[in-house]
Amino acid sequence: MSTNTYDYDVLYLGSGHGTFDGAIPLAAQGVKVAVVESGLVGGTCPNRGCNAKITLEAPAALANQVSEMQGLVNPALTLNWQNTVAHKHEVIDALPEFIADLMKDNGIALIKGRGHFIDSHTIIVNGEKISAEKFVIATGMHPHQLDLPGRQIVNNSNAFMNLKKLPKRIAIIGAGYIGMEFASIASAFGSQVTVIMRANKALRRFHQPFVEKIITKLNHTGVTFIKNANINSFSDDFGNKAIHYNDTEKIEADWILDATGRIPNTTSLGLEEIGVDYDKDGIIVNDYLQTTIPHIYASGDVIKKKQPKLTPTAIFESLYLMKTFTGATKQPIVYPAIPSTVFTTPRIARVGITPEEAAEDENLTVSANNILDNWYRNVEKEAFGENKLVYTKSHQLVGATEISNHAEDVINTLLPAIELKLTPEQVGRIIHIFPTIGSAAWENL
Ligand SMILES: Cc1cc2nc3c(=O)[nH]c(=O)nc-3n(C[C@H](O)[C@H](O)[C@H](O)COP(=O)(O)OP(=O)(O)OC[C@H]3O[C@@H](n4cnc5c(N)ncnc54)[C@H](O)[C@@H]3O)c2cc1C
Ligand SMILES: NC(=O)c1ccc[n+]([C@@H]2O[C@H](COP(=O)([O-])OP(=O)(O)OC[C@H]3O[C@@H](n4cnc5c(N)ncnc54)[C@H](O)[C@@H]3O)[C@@H](O)[C@H]2O)c1
Repeated sequence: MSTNTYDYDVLYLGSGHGTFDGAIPLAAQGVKVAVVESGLVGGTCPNRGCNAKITLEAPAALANQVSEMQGLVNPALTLNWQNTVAHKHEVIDALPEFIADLMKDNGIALIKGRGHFIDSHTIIVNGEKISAEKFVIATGMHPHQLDLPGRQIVNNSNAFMNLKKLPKRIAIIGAGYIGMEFASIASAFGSQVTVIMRANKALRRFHQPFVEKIITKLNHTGVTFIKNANINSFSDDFGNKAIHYNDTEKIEADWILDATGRIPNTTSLGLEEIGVDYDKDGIIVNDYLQTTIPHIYASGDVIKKKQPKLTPTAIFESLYLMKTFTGATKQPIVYPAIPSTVFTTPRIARVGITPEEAAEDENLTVSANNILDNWYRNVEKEAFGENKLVYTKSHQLVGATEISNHAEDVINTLLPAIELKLTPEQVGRIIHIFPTIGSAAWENL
């Protein structure tokens, strides 16, 4: 692939999972690769997304488990926010250097700075022109901010995960992934949390009867949900902050989080000048992840797509591009079933066809199971445990969703049955270590 015409064979803009999982093995095969990164190496997931969030969530999950096992273990736990944030730093602070070293050790030129196209084969970084035969735009997303009077007092998810002291009263705008996960964490650590919703549905992509159970659980731990709120403005009266909504109402708080979604990083890249098309949902690509300029590709959250914008999706795309660039595949990208979890306590996880979609298709059946009936789930005295499994007429599993403390692990174990389209006979060939969540999950397939 190497060419003398350009400085690099492939140049990636951004160093998150949409880049490095594929760029490292690509460079290891002798392809001349550069990665340009304007912020922390590794991007959102390790530094201010998944890894950071799950470290803050772990004590909340443990406290929930201990409270469910009261009587067997005593007394209830108290959680320490300051130490947990410090521990988060111990867990994640070394990751940018670790990922940077992996890149450099495999021959990638890591360039710190913000990249901007000046023509379709050249970007400018820190005033220097760099050319490449191919580009991958993997610039991710940034938090959306409500553009309303007083917005300067409102914070985003990055700020939440760096709070040195947990505010007594937190108001969260939005009941999507971030709103619900952070409400669950903050409330477990002792904050009085109010979630303000634009309409009346939380976590729209998830099975609503399970979502309602999460809301009920959060209500019990002191979280208040305000539905159908049209926010007008924000105010700060000597530290007593307020969200004003529906013209006459207000909710007071010490700290306000805007969790109203994330916006693709498409501006200031020079895309209009060179003719790469995008809209508010991201960069438009074809089935080969090519943009409107065929030698410029896109990967990860910045792509406009119907698949969930998650780390496993970004990893799959960066690996697909690696195979495309080495010639290992000439096929279009075919996404597998992409699982996702909301890391509240308990969790909701899902993959494949939803019970709602199945209800519209006469060839599919839904089996609803109270999994607390399974003796193994009673070991930890789990309070919530239901799943819904979607089958074809030949009893092949095509979708699953679960609410429980271990929902993410259950859905992970079911993935091969769905993605590899296992028949009942093949399912019967698989045995699991007993007693484990895997064996409990497959018992009734
Ligand atoms: C709070 C939070 C929690 C999350 N939790 C989960 C989870 O539990 N599970 C899950 O699967 N997903 C989770 N996600 C989503 C996950 O983090 C993203 O899907 C994933 O990080 C996308 O990777 P990416 O490479 O596309 O983008 P990013 O990781 O955002 O990387 C893009 C990089 O591009 C850089 N960049 C932007 N513009 C330029 C430029 N012009 N020049 C150079 N560099 C540039 C940015 O600095 C950034 O480092 C979470 C996200 C958030 C915000
Ligand atoms: N567990 C995970 O995998 C995980 C966790 C966190 C984030 N993420 C990723 O990050 C992305 C962003 O998360 P998010 O929670 O910010 O987005 P989201 O799209 O999941 O939720 C945004 C919420 O804000 C609400 N909203 C939008 N505009 C509003 C307005 N004007 N007023 C009030 N409410 C409004 C929406 O109705 C929705 O409930 C997710 O889509 C996902 O890709 C994933």
